[in-house]
Amino acid sequence: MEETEGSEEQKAPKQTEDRINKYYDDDDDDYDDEDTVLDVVIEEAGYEAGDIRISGISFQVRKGELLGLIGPNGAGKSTTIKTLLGLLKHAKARVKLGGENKSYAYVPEQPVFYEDLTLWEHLDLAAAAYGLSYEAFESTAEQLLVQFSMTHVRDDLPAGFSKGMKQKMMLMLGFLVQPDVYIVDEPFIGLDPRATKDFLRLLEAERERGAGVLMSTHVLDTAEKICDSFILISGGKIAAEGTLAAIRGEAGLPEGSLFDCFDELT
Ligand SMILES: Nc1ncnc2c1ncn2[C@@H]1O[C@H](COP(=O)(O)OP(=O)(O)OP(=O)(O)O)[C@@H](O)[C@H]1O
Repeated sequence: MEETEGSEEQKAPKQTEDRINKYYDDDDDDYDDEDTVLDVVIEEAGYEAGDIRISGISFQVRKGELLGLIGPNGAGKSTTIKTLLGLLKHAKARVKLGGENKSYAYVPEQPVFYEDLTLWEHLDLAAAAYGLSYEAFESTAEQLLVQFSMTHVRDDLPAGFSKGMKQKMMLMLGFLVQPDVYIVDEPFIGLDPRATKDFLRLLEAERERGAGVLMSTHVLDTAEKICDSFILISGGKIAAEGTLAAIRGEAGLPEGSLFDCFDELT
C-alpha cells in the first residue's frame, strides 16, 4: 500500500499517536486541571539542529474550546502543529493530552490516503486503529457519508476525488473517532459553502460533547465568528493571544475585525 499526497511530516493520526503519547506524562503532578485537554509548551523547535523556527509558544485548549491558530505565511503555524504532534526531531517541547480517553485526531492540510483503499475502507481502517466496535463504526460512518454528501462515492478510490472531496474524507476520518482533541490544519480551503456549513455544524456538536479544538486557518472572517480565542503567531513567536477583545486591545483597535487586528499586529 502506498501513501500519496502528503509529506513524511503529514502522516495520518495513527502513525503520530505513539509520538504524541511519548510526551504525555501520566504521573505529572502539575497537571491537575481536568478541563484542559491539550497543554502545549514549546521552548523552541526547528527542522535542522541549531536552526530555530519557533520559540516560546505555549497554550492550552480546554474542553469544548475552539482555539484559532493564525498568522501570516511562514509565521510558524504548521511548525507549531508538527512540533506538538512530535514530528520534529529538533524540538524542546512538552505536550500533554487530557480528556476521557486522551485521544486526538489530526486533520492535515494536505490529504493523506492509501491509493488502493476506498473511502469506506479508509473509514474502516481508522475505526479499527482507534478500537471502535464494528457497529459503532458502521452507524457513525453511514451518518458521516450522508452529512458530507459522500454516500455516492463510498466505494470509490480517493485518488479520483476532487480536492474538496479529499478534504471531506480527511474531516470524516477525524469525526469518526470522536477524540478528546481535534488538531485541524487549514480545513476550509477546497470546501464548498455547503461542506463548510456541514463541517462547522459537526464541529459544534463535537465541542458540545466536550472535545477541544486547535485549528489553524487563514480564513479570518470565519475564525472570528467561531473561535473562542486565538493565538497569533508572527516570526515564530506569539504576537498576541486571547479572546477577540484581548486581540483588539493588543492591536489598539477596540472595534477592529480580526482581519484588521491581524494586519496591525503583523
Ligand atoms: N520542511 C521544512 N524544512 C525547513 N524549513 C521549513 C520547513 N517547513 C517550514 N519551514 C520554515 O519554517 C518557518 C515556518 O513555516 P511554517 O510552515 O510553520 O509557516 P506557516 O505559518 O504554517 O505558513 P503558511 O501559512 O504559509 O502555511 C518558515 O521560515 C519556513 O520557511
